[in-house]
Amino acid sequence: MPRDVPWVEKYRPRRLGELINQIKALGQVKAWIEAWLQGSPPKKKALILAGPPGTGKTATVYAIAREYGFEIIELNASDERTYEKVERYVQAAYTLDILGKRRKLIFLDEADNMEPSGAREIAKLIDRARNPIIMSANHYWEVPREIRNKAQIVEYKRLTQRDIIKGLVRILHAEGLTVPKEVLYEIAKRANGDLRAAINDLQTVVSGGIEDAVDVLAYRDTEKSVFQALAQLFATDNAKKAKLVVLGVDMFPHELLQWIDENLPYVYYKPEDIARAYEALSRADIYLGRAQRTGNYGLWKYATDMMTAGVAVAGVKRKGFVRIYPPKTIKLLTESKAERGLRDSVLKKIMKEMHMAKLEALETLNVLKAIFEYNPDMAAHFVVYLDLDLKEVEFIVGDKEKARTIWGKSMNIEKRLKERGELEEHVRVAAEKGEEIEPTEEEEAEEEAEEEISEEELEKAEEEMEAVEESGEKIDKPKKKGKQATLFDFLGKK
Ligand SMILES: Nc1ncnc2c1ncn2[C@@H]1O[C@H](COP(=O)(O)OP(=O)(O)OP(=O)(O)O)[C@@H](O)[C@H]1O
Repeated sequence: MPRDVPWVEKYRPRRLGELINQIKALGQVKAWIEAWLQGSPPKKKALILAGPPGTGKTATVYAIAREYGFEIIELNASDERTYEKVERYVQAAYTLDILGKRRKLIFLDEADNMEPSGAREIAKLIDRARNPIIMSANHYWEVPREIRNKAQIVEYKRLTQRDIIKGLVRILHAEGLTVPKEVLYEIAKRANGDLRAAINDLQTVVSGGIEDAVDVLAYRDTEKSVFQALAQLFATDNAKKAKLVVLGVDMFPHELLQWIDENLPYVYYKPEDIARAYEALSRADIYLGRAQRTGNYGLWKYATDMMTAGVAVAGVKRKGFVRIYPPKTIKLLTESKAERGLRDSVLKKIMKEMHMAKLEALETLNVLKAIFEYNPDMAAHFVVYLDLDLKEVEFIVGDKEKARTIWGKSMNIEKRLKERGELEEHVRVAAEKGEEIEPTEEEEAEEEAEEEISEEELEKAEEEMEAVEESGEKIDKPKKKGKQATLFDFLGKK
């Protein structure tokens, strides 16, 4: 299947002047690089371009290289072997050599994902550098301190909606296309300042037909990060990066697996690669099943590693723009979104009332499911304790009839608790006034019921007595079944 070139690549700014709304940052980068070229390297020999994704950091590096005639050595800062590679280039002569080789510009992406040991080594290399080193990071404060101390920061600002529209219109002109104004505004609004995301959205909408634009964009609203994460996952061959890109996706692993499963066949084309990728996915699925059965959710990590790193390194991917599709199963289940909302609200209540982290709360939810299925009385207590509503109970037990039974029981408990609260308050006030309190009829009936000894208990006591009489020992009367001390007992003893 032929593919279009991704527009983010096709329209990557070639010159600094094409970058939208980053004038201040560009001025700083130019001054810094010119200092190198004038033979007096700046005091800080490294630069950190810091700012939100899709705002032009990488584009700046490529435009600078083109305008000033540098050869770019692009490395991923989180890669363990980056240090060796940097060392190789950092010492290379920085002026044009006799063989006419170009100057080198070292570009380290993801400086906020660097291992501490790698960071120390690279900090040492910065001191010795004879070539400019530019790094890029989304979170400046997560760049290791050793590196921050030795680098000059250049801030990239989040692009405005107007900037985004400007970028999109430029592409539409170049492609000779138009899209309705509302669609353009919608894309710009959802992009949250990320022009890369907006361009990808535009290409998705245009390639899928404008008719389904609203559907696609609606999906993006809720699943925004999964679209972006999967596009990055399918673009990399680096196992570590593949694991990192899904970290921010707010999804359970089995949901993520469905998304990857749906999109895999569009990414690989050689049968043996497809087989390898599916092999990794099925192993992930085995881990997920085992986690579910045993309650050992630590296995989720292995499952996620298999479905990301395992898939990313499975073979040769198609080049070009990858349109990410939502899994059909999720698309069909419109109520799954509502269900997810319910699950989240139940989880939040468990986390709050039981002081648990999300993972523990999830395990607890599984236990609750079993309790709600088999023990409606106990379930009713949980309903009161967690302050669940009927819809949440239905979600947990998965059956309307059962949910209503549990709900009814929980109402009774609440009623009793409320009455008891009122009664206790009444007793407290009366006790303060020194008045006698008569137990209510209900209290008396409850007490009588508890005083009654069951047939079973009687039989057991008789057996015991016979046994002891035979042995000639003195025995105590069988103990009456204990009753929890209440406020009444307490007042009675006074
Ligand atoms: N300021 C901008 N002006 C013009 N195009 C831009 C700008 N910012 C981003 N783009 C477009 O978005 C694409 C991605 O931008 P770029 O790779 O520079 O983002 P980045 O800031 O490096 O993001 P990340 O932090 O995720 O690496 C570019 O190829 C370009 O098409």
